Amino acid sequence: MILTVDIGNTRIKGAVFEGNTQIDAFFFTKIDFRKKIENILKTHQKITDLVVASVGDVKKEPFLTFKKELNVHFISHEDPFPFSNDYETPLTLGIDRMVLAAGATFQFPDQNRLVIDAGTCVTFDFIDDINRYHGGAIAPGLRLRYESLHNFTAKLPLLTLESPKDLIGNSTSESIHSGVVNGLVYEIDGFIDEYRARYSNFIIILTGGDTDFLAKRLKNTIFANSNFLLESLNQTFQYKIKND
Ligand SMILES: Nc1ncnc2c1ncn2[C@@H]1O[C@H](COP(=O)(O)OP(=O)(O)O)[C@@H](O)[C@H]1O
Ligand SMILES: CC(C)(COP(=O)(O)O)[C@@H](O)C(=O)NCCC(=O)O
Ligand SMILES: [K+]
Repeated sequence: MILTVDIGNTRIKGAVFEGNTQIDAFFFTKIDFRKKIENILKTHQKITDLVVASVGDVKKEPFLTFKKELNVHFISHEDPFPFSNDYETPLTLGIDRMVLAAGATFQFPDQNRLVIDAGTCVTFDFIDDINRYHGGAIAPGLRLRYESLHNFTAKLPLLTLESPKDLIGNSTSESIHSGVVNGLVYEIDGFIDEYRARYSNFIIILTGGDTDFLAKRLKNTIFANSNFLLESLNQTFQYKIKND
């Protein structure tokens, strides 16, 4: 049994896998994750490996204290990945994006694939049908857009995510909701349309904390799976065991 942990810039997520089957899932905070992992290990005593992918600013040390009970692995650029990498700066490529590209390759082999991860940032990652990773885009995520409008202006309030009532916002709040939500939805659909102009055929996977909110608003057909990163992390680890 494997405990996978994904440390993003907003949240820490975890899941327990037996083979390819997910049997439990958790959210952690930076403060409580050590205690929570201890409890998970008590509940699932067959866990042998702790597999971490991190782009957040969480220290490694608290995880390493589990080395007595478990094999602890931090997925890194040195691990084997099932694609060749055309990124000009492969060492600065987010490990979460590499894991997503790996998951897309395992779950949708031999196709052009676009992975969109709507988390703190919205990342786009493109892998072609001969398993070459090209790169993509990094844009601000939904919450980041609300926070930026507030933080970099004098007059705009900090709002929480809400569905805009209309395209045309008729108040400050409605203008912000339209700008943030409609703006991101049009942006994602626009990106997809531009990819389609270059590649006639590709599948699209949408993941991240804002998956469900965004999926129903996009005009394009996508595979929506908010758990895609943790599933991909489990598969990346299994690939590592086979290929190391
Ligand atoms: N409980 C929550 N706390 C914070 N953000 C949340 C929560 N639930 C959904 N979200 C949404 O998820 C996004 C962050 O997604 P997530 O995948 O957790 O990010 P990251 O992987 O970068 O940590 C935010 O834009 C926010 O709108
Ligand atoms: C772009 C990211 C900040 C996204 O992080 P997230 O939204 O998942 O928290 C992360 O993938 C990262 O730090 N990337 C490094 C730069 C790059 O991928 O080129
Ligand atoms: K992301």
